[in-house]
Amino acid sequence: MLANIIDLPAQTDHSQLYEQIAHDIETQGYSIRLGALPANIAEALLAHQLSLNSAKYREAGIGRGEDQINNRFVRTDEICWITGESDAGKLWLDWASELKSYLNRRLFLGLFSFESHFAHYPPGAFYKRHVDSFKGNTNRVLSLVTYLNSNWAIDDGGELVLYRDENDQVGTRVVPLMGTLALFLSEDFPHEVLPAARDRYSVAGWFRVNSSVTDRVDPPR
Ligand SMILES: O=C(O)CCC(=O)C(=O)O
Ligand SMILES: [Fe+2]
Repeated sequence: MLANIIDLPAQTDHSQLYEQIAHDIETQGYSIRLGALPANIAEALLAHQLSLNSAKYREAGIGRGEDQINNRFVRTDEICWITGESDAGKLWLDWASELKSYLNRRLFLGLFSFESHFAHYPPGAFYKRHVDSFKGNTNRVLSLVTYLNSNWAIDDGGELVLYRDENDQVGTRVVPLMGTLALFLSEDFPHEVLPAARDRYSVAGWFRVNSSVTDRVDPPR
């Protein structure tokens, strides 16, 4: 399996996918694209994630910086931030950075930085309904999630449920299958992760605008 990664041709022109994503966001505020992440990036991310031992993960928290609290009623996944030190992390961050530039040119979103982490949801883990960004409170503008699970069956659960607005109780379900991309405006779409029967691997990330004010720097995370 590891040997195959080297054989996957690297796809270098991503503009068609970037345009599809831009169009989706422009017309509906979100984009769900099945199996769309270039396979060489998805395979590299999965291999890297599987190589992380449990010491590299930490229990996911809620909120930012010093205010971060661990609340096991809200989410029970574990995460590991992506720094770009690994080849897989670098491939991913470069792809996301190219997407950021494309969306800025095309939709004038003013995206400034990108932060992302691997997430592992062990069997039964969940993330209750939430929004990634509260109006006026944070500078996360666009959420991006990709999934790294092959052969996911319907009754494995673990879907992302994306709700149109705070009143929507039905939502749209996204199966966490290898290479599927889900992007949505962070303030506008409540969402949740349903418990899965199997280990569920993903990468979640956020594009942010720069909220630095004259005497305060505001680095990602
Ligand atoms: O893994 C997913 O489908 C979504 C994760 C999520 O909502 C988050 O990390 O904020
Ligand atoms: Fe979220």
